[in-house]
Amino acid sequence: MVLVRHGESEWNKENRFTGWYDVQLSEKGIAEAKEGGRLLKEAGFTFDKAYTSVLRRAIKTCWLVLEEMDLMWIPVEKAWQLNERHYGALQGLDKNETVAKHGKDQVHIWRRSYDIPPPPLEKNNPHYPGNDVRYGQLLQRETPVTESLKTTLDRVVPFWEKVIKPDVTAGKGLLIAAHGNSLRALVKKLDNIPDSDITELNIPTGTPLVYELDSEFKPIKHKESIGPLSGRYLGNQEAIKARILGVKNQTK
Ligand SMILES: O=C(O)[C@H](O)COP(=O)(O)O
Repeated sequence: MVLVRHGESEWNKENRFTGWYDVQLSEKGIAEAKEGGRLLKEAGFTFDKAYTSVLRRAIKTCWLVLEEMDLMWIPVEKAWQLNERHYGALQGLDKNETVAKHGKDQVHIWRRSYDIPPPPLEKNNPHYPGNDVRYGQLLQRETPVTESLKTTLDRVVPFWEKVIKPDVTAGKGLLIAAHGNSLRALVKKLDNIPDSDITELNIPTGTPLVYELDSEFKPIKHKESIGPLSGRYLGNQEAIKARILGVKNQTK
């Protein structure tokens, strides 16, 4: 099973909180996604099915990876449950301006604490997901106006248990193209990462993260894994560490 965070988006480039806002990949993000596909192909990977969110930066990343691998024909399932964590009223704001206004510690709490959500989006905001046709199947109480990592897990984990896990059991090779925080939620579950340690985990854009699972869905630790993850990132390990640090330093 391979997880990949979408390539750099236009708002990653501008250093703005994005969440459920549906931004496009930047030129660099397109190149990162293609490079991810090339690395996977070169390492001999193939997939039977792909999962992605309903946001175009992840969908496009999924397409580009599959195109590089000549696998565009495989089934792709899109699910809102794999969306980025909803960033509430922070969506659209510049990350460093938010630090200047609220302080570094408060912004770190909003970005990385396990269970403290950012301030909620007003329901009359044009970006309230309840006004978006793609979320039409969600009940009002299920439609987020903000999410912590904990409440992101509340939708990612049931999706993993009910939908993805049966495919793993069936022996399918899976690609999951999603987002920084929905993937943090998934690996927290897979690697059983404590609430206190997940605050330090940052996932770089466009970099395939390979997980091998045993018969009980427990990840088998790879010798090149970067703690607390058991999976390994494909590519130049030093460059990957620099990219991880880059995500952390978005709110210096
Ligand atoms: O939604 C966003 O802004 C990013 O995709 C993830 O942001 P973060 O690293 O600040 O949580």
